[in-house]
Amino acid sequence: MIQETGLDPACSPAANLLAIAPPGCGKTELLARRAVHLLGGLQPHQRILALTFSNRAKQNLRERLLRTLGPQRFSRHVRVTNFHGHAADIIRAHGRTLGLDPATPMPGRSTLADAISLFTDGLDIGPAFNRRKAIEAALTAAKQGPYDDDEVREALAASGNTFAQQIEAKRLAEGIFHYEDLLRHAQRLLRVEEIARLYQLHYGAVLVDEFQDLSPQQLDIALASSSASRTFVGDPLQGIFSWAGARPAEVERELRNICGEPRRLTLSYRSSPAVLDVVNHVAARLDDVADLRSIRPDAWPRGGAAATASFNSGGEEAGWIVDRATEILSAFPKATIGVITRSGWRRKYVDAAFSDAAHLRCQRWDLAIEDNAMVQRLVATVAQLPRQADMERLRSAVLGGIDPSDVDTMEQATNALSEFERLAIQAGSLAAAAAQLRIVEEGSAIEPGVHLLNAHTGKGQQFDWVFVPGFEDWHIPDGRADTAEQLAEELRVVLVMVSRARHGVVITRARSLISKAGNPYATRESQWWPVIVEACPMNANTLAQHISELASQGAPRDESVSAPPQASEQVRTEVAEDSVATGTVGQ
Ligand SMILES: Nc1ncnc2c1ncn2[C@@H]1O[C@H](COP(=O)(O)OP(=O)(O)OP(=O)(O)O)[C@@H](O)[C@H]1O
Repeated sequence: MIQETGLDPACSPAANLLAIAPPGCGKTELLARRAVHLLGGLQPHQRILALTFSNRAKQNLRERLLRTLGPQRFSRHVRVTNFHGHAADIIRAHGRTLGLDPATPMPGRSTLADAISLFTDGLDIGPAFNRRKAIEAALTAAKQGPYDDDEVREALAASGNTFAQQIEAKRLAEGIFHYEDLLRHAQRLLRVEEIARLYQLHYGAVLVDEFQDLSPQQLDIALASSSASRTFVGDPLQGIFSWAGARPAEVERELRNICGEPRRLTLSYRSSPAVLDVVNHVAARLDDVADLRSIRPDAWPRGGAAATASFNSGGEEAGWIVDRATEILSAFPKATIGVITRSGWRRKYVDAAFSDAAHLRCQRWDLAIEDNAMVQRLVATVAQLPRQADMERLRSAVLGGIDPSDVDTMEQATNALSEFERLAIQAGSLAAAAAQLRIVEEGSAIEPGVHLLNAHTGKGQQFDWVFVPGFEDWHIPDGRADTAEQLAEELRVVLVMVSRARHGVVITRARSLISKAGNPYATRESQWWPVIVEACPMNANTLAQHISELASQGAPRDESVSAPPQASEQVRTEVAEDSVATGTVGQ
């Protein structure tokens, strides 16, 4: 547990701590150990607030904290939530102070998207995209501070975007919130001294993962929620959310003022030397000097794997990935394999190929109904309902069991219920549909098998093997990136994708793809393809050979890959999320 700098930063006596580390160096783990260290200094009534960005990240951090603290200390002393959930908590507990109705239904991420689509439906893709971007930009700019509705209205009028003005006027008339309103209202409420003091008394410490993804508004909320001790961990090299309002440089400057010089970690607990070579090559292109090393380089069989391969078509590429995944999983049934594309549109080939590969366990991360926790919730609820219960009954039972402040889970459940409804119509009954859902009993966030996802959803996660298809121009970098800053962010996206790998990373491209109209067109390789090829010693043939050698080494069939043991294997939790999530104060 001691990092190479000497003392474990998690045990630093400093009230405020900033830690920076490249991928896999244990930032999330550090937060868990920091929580243990901070527990001793809490007052009996106090808790630690752990803030993340997404539900997946919340699940990841929750799992680590739970494992490190144990269920009792965890449920008594820790509240893990994401920023929107925390903001919703604050509004529900104190909204009346500013004339907000706390009973207002909490919005999902798509509430605004639906409102915007009224103004973009029927337009061609390009004009629709530009109009949506302009509307979002106007609304985001108008709401990224502790502004009241009048100030938002004035800012929108000044922006000149009449669509944004109409959307905001409709929102006010309907008395609803959009996702973006939650943070500004929470920020306004925390400007009320008495309210901020309540939170600061309640939360003896705040922990924030991935500080590089913070917007100044989120930073303000985190700082106002706890004053005694603040810990921020992150990695500017993994900053890939500037389009969503993150301001890594500005936030890091402010954090250095509060926390002083950052502690730096440089040893990777996650990845093999072969994977780290690729990560270091990409980091070097970002002018980063961090030479990431494996904590146990010799423990990885054959040093891990890094390969590139080119194919004639997207279909051929996808079929080849299915074949390699099949070989890996038949030798190592517990292996986790991430197939990560930069963007959803480039996934159609692998989506189709894995749909045909019924022998493989495969999860699509953008389908709410494939989330294990959600599946468990649905199956358990169906089992409790009378046999003749209908979809409406199921919907109200499922949604009624979710903390109303947990806006992301609420939205995920709504999506999962729509997907389940389609399944139930096909299957003939709720029970028959529930019987078709697959529950994985292990508590781990990442289950054995294949996971199909996009770059941004994979943030903070890890897989034994990572395949990155689609290393072509327009997909990587994204065709819409043209400024130097946007291109640097695209390269950071590449870094995030390849650094999810533990044992092996495989990067591929197709020379031709099929257009929406069904016509084949030639692609060009990504401008970063040569960088990747230089860092990857293997090709399609030598990779296949590597996999068969690993298999024939006689590793136990139930192991994920014959690599160093990982602390993350495995947590089983008895603690229900909802029983933990009480954190409102001042009621
Ligand atoms: N001190 C440690 N001892 C043993 N294993 C560790 C330690 N720190 C981290 N690990 C393991 O290494 C892996 C990577 O750690 P972690 O996810 O915390 O890294 P990270 O810095 O948050 O990565 P990223 O920035 O890519 O999200 C995990 O499996 C974790 O359990």
